[in-house]
Amino acid sequence: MDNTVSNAFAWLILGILAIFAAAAAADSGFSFHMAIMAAVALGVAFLTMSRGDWSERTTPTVPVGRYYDEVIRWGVIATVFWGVVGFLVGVVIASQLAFPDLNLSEHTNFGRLRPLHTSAVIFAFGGNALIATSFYVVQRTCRAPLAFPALSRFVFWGYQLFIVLAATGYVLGITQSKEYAEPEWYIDLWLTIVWVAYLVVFVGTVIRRAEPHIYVANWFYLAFILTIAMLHIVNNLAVPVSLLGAKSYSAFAGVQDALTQWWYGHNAVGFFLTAGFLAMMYYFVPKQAERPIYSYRLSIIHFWSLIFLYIWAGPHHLHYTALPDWAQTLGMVFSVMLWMPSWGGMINGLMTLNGAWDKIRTDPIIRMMVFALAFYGMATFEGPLMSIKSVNSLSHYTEWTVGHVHSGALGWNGMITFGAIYYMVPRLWGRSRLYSLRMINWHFWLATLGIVLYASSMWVAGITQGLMWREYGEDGYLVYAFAEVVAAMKPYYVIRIAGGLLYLAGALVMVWNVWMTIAGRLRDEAPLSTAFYDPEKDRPLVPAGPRSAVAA
Ligand code: HEM
Ligand code: HEM
Ligand SMILES: [Cu+2]
Repeated sequence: MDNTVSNAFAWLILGILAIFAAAAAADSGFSFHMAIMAAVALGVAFLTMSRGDWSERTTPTVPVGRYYDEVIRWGVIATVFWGVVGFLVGVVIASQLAFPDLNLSEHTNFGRLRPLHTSAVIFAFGGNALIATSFYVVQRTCRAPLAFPALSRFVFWGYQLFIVLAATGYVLGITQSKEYAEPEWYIDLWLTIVWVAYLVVFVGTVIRRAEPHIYVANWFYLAFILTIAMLHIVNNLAVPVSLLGAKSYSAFAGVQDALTQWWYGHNAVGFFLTAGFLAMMYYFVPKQAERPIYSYRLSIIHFWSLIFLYIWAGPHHLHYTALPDWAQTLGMVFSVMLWMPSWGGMINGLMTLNGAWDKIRTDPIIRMMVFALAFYGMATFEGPLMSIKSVNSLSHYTEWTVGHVHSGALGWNGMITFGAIYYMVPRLWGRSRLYSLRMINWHFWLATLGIVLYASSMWVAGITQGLMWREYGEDGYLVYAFAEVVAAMKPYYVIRIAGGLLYLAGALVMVWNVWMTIAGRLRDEAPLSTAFYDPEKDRPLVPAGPRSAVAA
């Protein structure tokens, strides 16, 4: 009881401080954010008093030998929700590029919605997927419940607060103008606190494991959590103009600032969008395929080479800039070397299906995962290619880069996440199977068609753009005015909208399927094909059968 009162009191003080900060703020954006902080702190104070202390209430709900899954269920719902938001904003900004009249107001113009899109898909959709799956995987591979259940709830809700502050900030025009690190100093500080709590929960669980061995997926998750902490803190070192205002200035200037930013940006790809998602791959692909990972030795080699090489490749984002030439060459060389560990990971995932290749035909979840790995392989072949300076002189600043980004993002990050969600949902909610297998098939084809339209239109657009920009006439003048090149992009931008809509439609099918599964419904549907039908048991073959549900 004492604990409850002192906890509530601490939140109350925090809420009152935030009210004062909101009242005395130097700008309206900061004031708005402090008002959100105050509402949240006072809300938590009230909940603590009325429902009892969180730590006391949650700890006993994890009986010995069971896992703490409540926070993971929330995480799965958040992943699906933010996914739809992020894809929708993607479609909106894609439409704004094709039809500039859609830039309706200061708050919703392309410049403000673009970081909203990138943060929603990477940090909200991807981040929630990583937090939820890491908590799921670490418990099961360590055979231990989450070390600090109450803290894990703080991680989840604190992370959602970070997302809301970042997103509303962009719309209000608050940004420190560093790509993928747009939130201002006070939001960065909040994320640092949440992230340290995340590290504590994850490492705490690993330390308390009942399984002597630390499965490779946990190595990848740990590399992701630790490296993101380091990148986030260094890249966001800044001096606020006022402690009661949003604006700050970076601790770095000029080319040092650029290098720090792209050391961050590239490794956000390497550790957030790659290492973390490889951790997912290392757990969910073998589980769904019911096969051990192809080569455990390869997974260790590719882990160490991946993390050693990735960290040096950032300068490939700064080719032909004021960055010293040797640094650009270093970035290029490490990027080309990165091709090998990347494909090591892809091969390890794909070969796990050795002897079970028929599952690509019979199991739509496996098909999604294999597709994800194929796109991972494609993006990590394309990346080293684009980092070669002569290639980059064509591809840089063009839609080719955007095509590269989205074949990785939609194909790899999106598809492996969908696969993991379809795997976890029946198990987390204790259902015998998913609501519908046919709907996964629909999701798969809608998403695939969407990716194909997106990536191919951007490749054609990018190379067209690059070639038009560098086209000189006999007279030594450029053949095309910049505006002519912009106009030439229009058809490709329209095709991209179509691709985005298909991808979004697939995600909406997933929302329905997940929703109905949580509601406990089973769709009465014909088997997808005879290959999906188990004649012995006279029922559809289900990926989440009761047997594996118990095992989970
Ligand atoms: C419906 C699906 C999506 C659509 C229609 C879409 C559309 C767009 C558009 C129009 C841009 C701006 C491009 C430009 O400035 O020229 C963009 C940028 C970006 N999107 Fe998406 N997107 C989608 C899904 C995703 C997903 C799932 C992710 C990540 C997991 C993602 C990550 C990014 C990133 C990182 C950028 C910045 C790219 C760069 O700076 O080169 N997008 N997206
Ligand atoms: C071996 C692996 C990879 C290498 C060497 C690589 C290399 C590159 C290069 C050279 C660029 C263009 C830089 C420029 O001209 O501005 C780039 C951009 C980008 N790549 Fe990759 N890539 C790799 C894998 C991936 C994967 C798997 C993803 C996504 C899941 C990804 C996401 C991105 C993003 C988001 C950008 C755009 C950055 C920006 O905003 O300008 N990359 N990458
Ligand atoms: Cu990079």
